[in-house]
Amino acid sequence: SEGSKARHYKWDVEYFFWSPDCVENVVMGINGQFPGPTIRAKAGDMVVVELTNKLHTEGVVIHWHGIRQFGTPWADGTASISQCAINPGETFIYRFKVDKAGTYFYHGHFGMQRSAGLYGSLIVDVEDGKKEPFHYDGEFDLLLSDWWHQSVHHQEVGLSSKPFRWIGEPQTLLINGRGQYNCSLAAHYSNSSSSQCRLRGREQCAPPILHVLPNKIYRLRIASTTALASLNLAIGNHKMVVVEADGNYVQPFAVDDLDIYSGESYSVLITTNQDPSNNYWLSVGVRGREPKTQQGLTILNYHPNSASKLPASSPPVTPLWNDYNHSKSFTNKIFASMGSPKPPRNYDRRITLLNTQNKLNGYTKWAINNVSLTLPPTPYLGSIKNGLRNAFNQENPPESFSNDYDVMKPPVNPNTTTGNGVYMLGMNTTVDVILQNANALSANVSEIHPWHLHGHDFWILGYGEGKFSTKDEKKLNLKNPPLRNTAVIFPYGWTALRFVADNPGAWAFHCHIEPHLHMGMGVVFAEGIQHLNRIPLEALACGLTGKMLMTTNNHN
Ligand SMILES: O=C1O[C@H]([C@@H](O)CO)C(O)=C1O
Repeated sequence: SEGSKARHYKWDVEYFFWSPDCVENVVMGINGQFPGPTIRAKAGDMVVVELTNKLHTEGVVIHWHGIRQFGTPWADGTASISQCAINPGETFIYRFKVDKAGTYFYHGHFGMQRSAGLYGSLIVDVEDGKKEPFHYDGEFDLLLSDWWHQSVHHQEVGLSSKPFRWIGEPQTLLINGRGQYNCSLAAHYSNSSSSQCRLRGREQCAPPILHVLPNKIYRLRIASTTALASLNLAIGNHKMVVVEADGNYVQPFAVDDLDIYSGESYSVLITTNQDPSNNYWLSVGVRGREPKTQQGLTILNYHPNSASKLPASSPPVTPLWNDYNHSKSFTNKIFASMGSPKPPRNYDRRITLLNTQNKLNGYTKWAINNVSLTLPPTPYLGSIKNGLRNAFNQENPPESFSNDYDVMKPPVNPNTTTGNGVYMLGMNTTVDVILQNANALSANVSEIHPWHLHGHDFWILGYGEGKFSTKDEKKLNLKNPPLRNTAVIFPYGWTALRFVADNPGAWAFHCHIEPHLHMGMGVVFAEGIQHLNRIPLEALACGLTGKMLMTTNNHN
C-alpha cells in the first residue's frame, strides 16, 4: 500500500558489561543497548536490519519471532536451518516484510544466545488508514525475561556434560531488561530478609515505571522471551482485558492476572480508574516450576504522584506455581475474534509428537518420538534446495509413537537416539500436530513446554488430559480456535494444532525453553523449497570464498 516503506536499522551485536539486576555481568546486546533497540513498523513495511557480528569468537543470527517470512525464508534467523551463522566481522542483511499488525519480538537463535540477552521488541502497527478494533490512549511495551548470573557458556557446557548439570532457576526476573537481585522494591511490605531497594532511578536495573494519567485506557504489550520461566503478570486493583495474542486479535476477556509462557505475546487494555492518589504494583512471578526467584516488580504511577511513592498495599500475589487449573482456565478463555480466518475442516496429515526426557550414553536429553534433535552444520534451506542428500538424515522422522507407551510413567527404556531428519510437508496441505506430553525421567514429574512454530501461525484446536485418543477428535474446536505461533502443553496433557503448509522454507518447531531446545527438544518442517527461485548466497555460504564457490558450483 502507499504508506508502506522500508525501516532501516544498522546493528552491531556485541558483548558488554551491564547490570540487568543490579549485579554487573556480561550481556549480549545491540549497539550498546540491552535489551536491543525496539523495531517499530507498520503492517506492510519492509524491515531491513544490517547486522554486524562484533562478537569475538562466536557466530550469531537473529530470529524475528512471530514474523512468518512469506517469501523470505532465508531471513528467519535460525542457524543451521535458514542460514549459516554470521561469522565474527561479517554483516548479514535481514530484509523481510511485516505483514500483520501485532506484538512481536526478536532474539538470538544460535546455541543459547537468547539466554545471554540477545533480544528486543518488534512492534507492528496497523497500516495507515486502518484502525485497531479497540481504542486506547497510550501504550507500554513490556518484554519479560529471566536472568542467570552464570554465563551461557557455563550453562551450555553443564547441560551437555556427563553427568548433566541443570541450570537451576533464574536469579532474577527482568521487565524490559531490568530487575533487582540484591534488594526488593517491595521489601517494605514483607517480613522477608531482603532489603528495600534504594534506586535513584538512573541505574541500569531501575524499574521501567509506567507513567499514566487517571481515567485513560492503556494498551500493555506483553511478550515473554524467558529462557525457562513460565510467568504470571498482575497489576494491583486493575483488571486487564486481553485483546491480542501472538499478533492475532482474540475475543476480548477480562482477567485479574495473566499467564504467559516463553515465546508468547499478549496485548491487554487497562483503565486507570482507581484511586488516583495511589500508585499500584505490577508484579511478575514464576509459575509451572517451583519458584526460587523473587517477583519482578514495577510501578503503575498515576500522575501527578511521585513514582517513588510506594503503593498502599503489597504486590499482587502470584498464583501457586502448580495451580494448573488456574493456568488452564486462562488458556481456555482464548478464542479468535470474529472475522478471523477459520481452519480448514479436514487435515491431510496428522503428526503426533511425544515429548520425553531421555538418556543418551549417560547424557540427559529431550526427545520427540524418541529422536533428540542435533542440528547439522549445513543449513537445511540450502541442502534441500540443492538436493545435498548427505547433509542430513533423509528418512522421515517418526509420525507417531508406540500405542503402548504409558505417558503417565517415566520411560521404561529411557535410551534415545539423536537425529536431524526433516518432516517434508506437501505444499498447501493441512497438517495437524498433536503435541503429547509425558512423564519426565523422575516419577510424578511432567513439565510445561511452550512450543513455537516458525514460518506460520497455527490454530489451537484444543487441549486435553492424558493420552490423545480418537474420541478426543470430536471435541476439537473448529469454530473459533485462536491463531497463535506458540502453544503450551500442560503436564500429562496434549495440545492439538492445525496449520496450512503454505510458506516455502525450512521451519523450526520447538520447545521455547532455551535449555530444552539445547537438549534436543525440537523438530524441523519443510515445504515447497523447490518453489523458491533464488536463495541469497549470503544465507548459505560464509565469507567471500563461500560465495565464490557457491557461484561457480551453482548449476541451478
Ligand atoms: O530439563 C530439565 O532437567 C531438569 C531436571 O529434570 C533434572 O535435573 C529440569 O527441571 C528440566 O526442565
